[in-house]
Amino acid sequence: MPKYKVVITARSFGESSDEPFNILKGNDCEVVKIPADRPLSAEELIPLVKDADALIVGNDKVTEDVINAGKKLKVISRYGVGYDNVDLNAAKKKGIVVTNTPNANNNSVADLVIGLMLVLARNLLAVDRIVKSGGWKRIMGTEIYGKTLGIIGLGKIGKGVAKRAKGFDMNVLCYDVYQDLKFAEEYGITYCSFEELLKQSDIVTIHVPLAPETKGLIGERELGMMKPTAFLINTSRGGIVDESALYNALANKKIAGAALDVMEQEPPINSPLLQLDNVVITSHIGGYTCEAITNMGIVAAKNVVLVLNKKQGAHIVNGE
Ligand SMILES: NC(=O)C1=CN([C@@H]2O[C@H](COP(=O)(O)OP(=O)(O)OC[C@H]3O[C@@H](n4cnc5c(N)ncnc54)[C@H](O)[C@@H]3O)[C@@H](O)[C@H]2O)C=CC1
Ligand SMILES: O=C(O)C(=O)COP(=O)(O)O
Repeated sequence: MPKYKVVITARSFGESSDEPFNILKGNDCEVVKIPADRPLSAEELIPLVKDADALIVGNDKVTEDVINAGKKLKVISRYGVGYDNVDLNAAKKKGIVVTNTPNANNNSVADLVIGLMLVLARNLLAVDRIVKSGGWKRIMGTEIYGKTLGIIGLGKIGKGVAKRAKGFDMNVLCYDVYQDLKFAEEYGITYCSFEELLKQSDIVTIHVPLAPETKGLIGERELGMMKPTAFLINTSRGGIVDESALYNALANKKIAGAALDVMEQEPPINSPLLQLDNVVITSHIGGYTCEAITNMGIVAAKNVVLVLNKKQGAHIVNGE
């Protein structure tokens, strides 16, 4: 009889490799994978955590009620980077460790951002629709080569985007509360103020976590500072961009277009943004590549094993 029970609600855990499961099973863990097709609500999670020693979650809502229901819970392992869906303080109060998987999906998201830049600049989705409906009309695009890219949040994903953008000889500006001057010098990147970045960039891409300080970071005022020819890309979290302000800016051509991989509500049922032609929306696929989900699974499983065995090395996000 295994010593620990690990409940997994992260949808894609183990989809691309058995290794994450093998790590758990080889370390005295019984593994229960919940067959979810979307992130679970707190009500759905509560009965699942009751006798679990560890929980491996995707974007499921891990509220204080869920945490209090987990009488044996020792670790909440976030399968992914952002942990805005987990009540860190409630976990800390109960002595439950929360971990995440930094460095596991940054390349996937950075790749997607470059793809979205090209989709926007060359109107790729609109042209595809024209051709498939029997047309052969061309829509004039713009080059991204040599343009100014503004990166909000130069962390692991922001740095990946910066490195790729240098391959297009882009002028890269960035804004972050913490400055990595060595990286900026090595890659020829310029730190500037938030306002300067918005005013000067041809493309603005967001890579900060969702937190009280970043909620609504891009609203009417900020969109009003951007060039009418500029594009906005958000692969970080819904809620960082005020969606009604974005709708107004796009509908009134205050900016040229936007690409969103994340939304305030996922799926964005009834969002007016769905009606606009100058916005591209993807279904939170930033970290959904074969490589990233293997990495995320391995790191999330190792985090569980390390915490359960009281060993050092887990990526703890609710420590001191
Ligand atoms: N679309 C998707 O599937 C994915 C989305 N994400 C999102 O991307 C975010 C960033 O991921 P990483 O780059 O790996 O994280 P990271 O922690 O390496 O980078 C975040 C950066 O944001 C900066 N920052 C934090 N608060 C700030 C503020 N108020 N103003 C300016 N800068 C601030 C930090 O100093 C840091 O440099 C995650 O928090 C997550 O929400 C991450 C992976 C996949
Ligand atoms: O790593 C993140 O924060 C992500 O958003 C991707 O992972 P997820 O789809 O949230 O499990």
